[in-house]
Amino acid sequence: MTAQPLGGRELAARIRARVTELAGARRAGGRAPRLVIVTATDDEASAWYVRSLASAAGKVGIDCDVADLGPLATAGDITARLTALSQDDAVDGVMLQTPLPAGLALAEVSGAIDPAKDVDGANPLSLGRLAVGRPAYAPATAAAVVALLDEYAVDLAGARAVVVGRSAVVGKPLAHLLLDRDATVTVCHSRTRDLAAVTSTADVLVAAVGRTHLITPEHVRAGAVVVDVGTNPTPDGGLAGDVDPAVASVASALTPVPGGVGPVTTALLLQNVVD
Ligand SMILES: Nc1nc(=O)c2c([nH]1)NC[C@@H]1CN(c3ccc(C(=O)N[C@@H](CCC(=O)O)C(=O)O)cc3)C=[N+]21
Repeated sequence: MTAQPLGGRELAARIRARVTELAGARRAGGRAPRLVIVTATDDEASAWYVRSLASAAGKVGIDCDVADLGPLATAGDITARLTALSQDDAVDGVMLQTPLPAGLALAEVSGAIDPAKDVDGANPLSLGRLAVGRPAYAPATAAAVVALLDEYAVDLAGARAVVVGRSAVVGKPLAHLLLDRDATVTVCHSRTRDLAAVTSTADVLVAAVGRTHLITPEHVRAGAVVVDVGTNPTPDGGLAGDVDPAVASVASALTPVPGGVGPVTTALLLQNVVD
């Protein structure tokens, strides 16, 4: 078997086309939507995403500023900036990049983002609302996984979904989104005993850990649908997923990296800004 590739570029282009229309209407009505990205890290993957988001925002007619506070920023520096942006009427969306400076957890500072502007669902209130089925912005990466599964009509109701990774940005919110779609959800992490035994039960397996090629064919049940959220920089300047490409010989469908979840993530983040 060779897995069907679940590409995300077409879906992303369709989302961006809709966002371009909405942003144009807002611009004509007075002011273009504005996104501000706050970053406090030297991390390469994060810097790449910031550049790519800023450029994608420009193309759909969203004004985008980057506030780089540097890797030495304190919790106080970050919350002060997030609070000011939340109060600024000229700002529609506020996003705080991860990773944060060493020792700082996203949830310690993201409470300073007004939930109405929390376009990447980082405020603990947003995650809590998501958990109980109240309206909230979901983190774009988690929402992209579900959007991609929907794009390819993967049936989630009653399916066994296994998420590897428990971050506040992907694993935890994704578990709630999948539960909301009536999947039976298991979340694995670095302390999970016999990871392969658990992941092998999955109809839908999502890898969101940030470790290159952690998921190998031994982790995957024949015919499973596998979603690769990993975007790990390789020494040669490329990008590697969390899923070993050999998994394509076992899975029925597999999202590529690049060209899978990534482009949909960017598009949905921009959609949240115009929303
Ligand atoms: N609060 C927060 N939310 C995030 O969502 C978040 C973050 N922090 N920190 C950094 C990571 C990284 N990230 C990526 C998103 C899209 C691509 C993407 O579109 N990649 C292209 C790669 C194109 C290429 O380089 O060839 C693709 O997959 O096709 C990559 C990486 C989101 N992140």
